[in-house]
Amino acid sequence: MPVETPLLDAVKYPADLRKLEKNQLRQLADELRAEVIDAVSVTGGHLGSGLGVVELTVAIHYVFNTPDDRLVWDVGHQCYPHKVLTGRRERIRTLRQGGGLSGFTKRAESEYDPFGAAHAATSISAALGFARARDHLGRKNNVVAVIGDGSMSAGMAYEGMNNAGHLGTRLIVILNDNDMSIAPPVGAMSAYLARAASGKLYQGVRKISKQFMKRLPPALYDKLAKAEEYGRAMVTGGTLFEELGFYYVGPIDGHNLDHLIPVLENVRDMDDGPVLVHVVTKKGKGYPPAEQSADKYHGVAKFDVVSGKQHKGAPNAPAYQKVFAKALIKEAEKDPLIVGITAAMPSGTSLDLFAEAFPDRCYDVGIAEQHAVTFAAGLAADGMKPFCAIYSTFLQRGYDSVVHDVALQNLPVRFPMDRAGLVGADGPTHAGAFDIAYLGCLPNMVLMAAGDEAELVHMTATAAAYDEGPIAFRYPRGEGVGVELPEQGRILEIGKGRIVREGTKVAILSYGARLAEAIKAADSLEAHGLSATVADARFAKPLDHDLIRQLVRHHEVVVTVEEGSVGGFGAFVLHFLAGEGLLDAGLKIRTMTLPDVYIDQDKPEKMYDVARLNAPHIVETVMKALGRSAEVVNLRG
Ligand SMILES: Cc1ncc(C[n+]2csc(CCOP(=O)(O)OP(=O)(O)O)c2C)c(N)n1
Ligand SMILES: CC(=O)[C@@H](O)[C@H](O)COP(=O)(O)O
Ligand SMILES: [Mg+2]
Repeated sequence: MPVETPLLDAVKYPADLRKLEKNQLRQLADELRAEVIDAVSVTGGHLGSGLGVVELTVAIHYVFNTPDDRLVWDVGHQCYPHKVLTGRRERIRTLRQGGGLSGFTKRAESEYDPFGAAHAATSISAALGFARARDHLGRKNNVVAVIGDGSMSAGMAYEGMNNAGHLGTRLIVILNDNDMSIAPPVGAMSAYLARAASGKLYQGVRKISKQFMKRLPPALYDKLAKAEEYGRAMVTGGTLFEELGFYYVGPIDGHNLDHLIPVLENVRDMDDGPVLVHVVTKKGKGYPPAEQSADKYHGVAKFDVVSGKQHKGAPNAPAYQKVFAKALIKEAEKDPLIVGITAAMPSGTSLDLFAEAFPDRCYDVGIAEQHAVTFAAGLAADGMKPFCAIYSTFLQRGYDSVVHDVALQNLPVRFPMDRAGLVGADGPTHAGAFDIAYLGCLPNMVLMAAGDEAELVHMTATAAAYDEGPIAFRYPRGEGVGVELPEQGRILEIGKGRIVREGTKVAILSYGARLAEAIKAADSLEAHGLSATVADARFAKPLDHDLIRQLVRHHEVVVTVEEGSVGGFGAFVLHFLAGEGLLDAGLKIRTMTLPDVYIDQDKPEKMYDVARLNAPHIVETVMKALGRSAEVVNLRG
């Protein structure tokens, strides 16, 4: 067997790829797949979805004149092969690290990333925008969106298709159907796609001119021609899409370059209307440990390429998400009205544990946060106690439902919000930065933040017991601080915080999981003769007015700390103090929040250094308020 000359080394950009012969693309795809596996083995990240689109990525860049032809990826977690082929191979092993490549598509990173992504189902709307810009500006480029079957469970995908079909704009949507979301897909749409993809023959291509058919490989042409003879009696794979105004082409084998390339060449050359090309792929394709795993290695730690064994360090403390799920199970054992809802994140929220305990009381509604919230509102309206568990960042997708369907009607929906604060490798698109601000402004809403994992147990119990209206509680990604967990959650008094340690001169009022840093800061200050009180606010709404008055009256400096954006807890405290006339000149009060910028990915502790929300920064803030900033350098050591 002659040793093949490596091809990937000669492909820095798609223009290099397009110089290859078609019969070389198979080898290129194999080399690309190996490169992605090796790279992710040292970086960790999203692997399965990228492996599933290796051939598709090669075919798209071969057929379309990227970057002039716009390629918009949905979510973007599958874009590692795309990044290797678009001038970023040298940096691919910096993926998701501080100063490295983003784990998603990002405009600032490359002209081959015309649109940033990470939250699902935005690609069709964005691509339609590019297509209409092209038409307005008299350009002729193609626009291609690649969206997964899981992302097709999000309503926004239909909003985009509906508008595209109505406008009749030339647009190519490639549906990458691997029959997986993060978990197996849910919903009628996935069943529909499964039917479409399960036909014995790949569906004939309807309505597209004959010249398309003759461009196909003879074997496939014969099959399709036969399929045409059977007319539409066969299970038609595309009716839904055709009703939305799209030509439907497919399903096509998304790993077969001999099928992909002629089809893409033909839809490229079509000059009318939007087209949806349905490709069938395998998530994790070409890497047995991924193919054989339940989640197809959707998100992986660094791993050994040969064995596929991930290098997951032993946890120092239980993960917040598991603490929440176990606490919820305990509450649900006592209360049959409790139900759980996730929007396609059963494992990430750990509601999969709840589902194991209560299979008929846990709903995975797909990537449909807006629906999840209003669904929960309906459940609550008629007597149930729904826990609508959505990451802080993804709850943004359901915000109007929170306002209009839950808060305004004062319905007792519970919102456990995981991934509050900075989340590390996923970067700014996934930071749970804004929920304090966007929920704290809503009448009827009660807001809690867990200072540690024991507090999370109490807050889960409190939420279960609270039936007066909506209540949300936030907690960070990852492990707790290692405090002892209570056997049973205690019901907290709504609107009451707690003093964690008594001091006299300085008061640090923490909201949420920066509490550990606040305690460290107090230790530093004590070591330098400054007696510091640490209080855990527990509630951002309603505020504990008595606690705040007490801190303000008995301390020279008060500092609030939260892992949230401007306009959150600190703002609420200042608003209260101003209203009480307590913001007089003598009061030294400072608010510490996330800075008003988007912080790129890094290790969380490093991101909190950038955000200036670690213990030394709290100390520095106190010292500057006391006019002793010169001593800060010593303090920081
Ligand atoms: C609005 C939103 N909700 C949830 C997620 C979390 N998420 C990331 S990828 C994914 C599954 C996507 O499935 P699919 O589109 O089929 O892509 P695949 O991983 O199968 O390639 C989910 C739920 C998200 N990115 N955006
Ligand atoms: C791509 C995506 O949005 C999810 O896979 C997300 O990265 C999961 O985040 P966690 O790893 O914090 O669960
Ligand atoms: Mg999928």
